[in-house]
Amino acid sequence: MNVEQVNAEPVTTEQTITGETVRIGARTSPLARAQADQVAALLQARGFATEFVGITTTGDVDLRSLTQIGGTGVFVSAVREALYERRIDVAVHSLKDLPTAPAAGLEVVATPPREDPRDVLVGRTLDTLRDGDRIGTGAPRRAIQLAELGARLGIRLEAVEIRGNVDTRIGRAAAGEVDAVILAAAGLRRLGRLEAPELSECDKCANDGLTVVKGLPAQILSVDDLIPAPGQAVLALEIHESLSHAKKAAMRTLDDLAARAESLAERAFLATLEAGCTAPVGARAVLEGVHGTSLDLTLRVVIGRTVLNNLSESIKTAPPLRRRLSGTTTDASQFGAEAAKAILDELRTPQRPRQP
Ligand SMILES: NCc1[nH]cc(CCC(=O)O)c1CC(=O)O
Repeated sequence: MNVEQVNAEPVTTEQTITGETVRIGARTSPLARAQADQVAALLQARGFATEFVGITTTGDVDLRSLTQIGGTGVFVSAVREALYERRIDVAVHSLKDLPTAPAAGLEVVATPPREDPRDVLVGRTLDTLRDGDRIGTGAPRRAIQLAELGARLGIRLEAVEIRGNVDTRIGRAAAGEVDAVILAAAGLRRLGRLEAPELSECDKCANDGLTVVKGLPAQILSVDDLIPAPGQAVLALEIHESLSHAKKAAMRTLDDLAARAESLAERAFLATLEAGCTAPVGARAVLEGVHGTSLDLTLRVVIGRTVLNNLSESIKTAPPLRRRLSGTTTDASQFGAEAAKAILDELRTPQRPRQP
């Protein structure tokens, strides 16, 4: 792995009375930098000075398809290398790009409040999509749901593989190389590219979500139209176990119960399917209520058939599987894992013909 550390513009805020500066590591892409800056602001509000340490990864310089260069893991491992070498105190990751397998000696100490988890169609709206439109996305999860969306609209939509940072992808649609692209609302909001009502307002206004992104018509898609990736819109603050107690404690105060419970359920679901972050799997959990240690959770999922191919010959050609599950649990991970097991059991059991 080709890892180069860049200390181009170390931004060090005024030292606090504790004299403790938290070194925040992230990739140098505009989005990763914006995410790191948001965490820096949260830590500064708690009296810590912060310093940004930018890390470039093979994935940033090699623009071949992500599947060709080893998946999203290429981004994560370079940042983790900096944690292992103690060059940084905390790594800020997009949780959806973090493999579900734990890394030795490292711990996700906090998941701050979740951003908007939805995906956005940029360049077209649901009303202006046309037969044969080419939609840029590198994610199999988005591709399988685009096909379903097209089928519902009675048109054929072609998913076209694209890569690059958020502005590069918007540029592909602006230049007409593709008719539209799909991007996460969270990334667009963090970069200040999305002017649209927040989720809570928009949930109520059915069929809304119409917006504009860098002058292009755009529409925020409902979670039911396009189920997001497990952990989408959640930041993961990862540390090495050797970090000082004071810094660990400071970092833990940034944790948000809903972001943690929801993402634990979604990621346990993904892990139990033995699928990775580039698998055609969508999962969106919502923490509906909290009673003492009990959590009311709803989980909406979509699973592409390639994930399930080994289970039965007959399901190979079926459309993606969609389910909505809800329940009460004291363990969000267990909830997600059991949801996946229930679906796998259902598929393994030969279906009896339904009674009329
Ligand atoms: N796959 C890349 C990626 N990883 C995290 C985000 C931002 C959304 C998030 O915070 O989950 C994006 C961009 C995108 O999907 O449009």
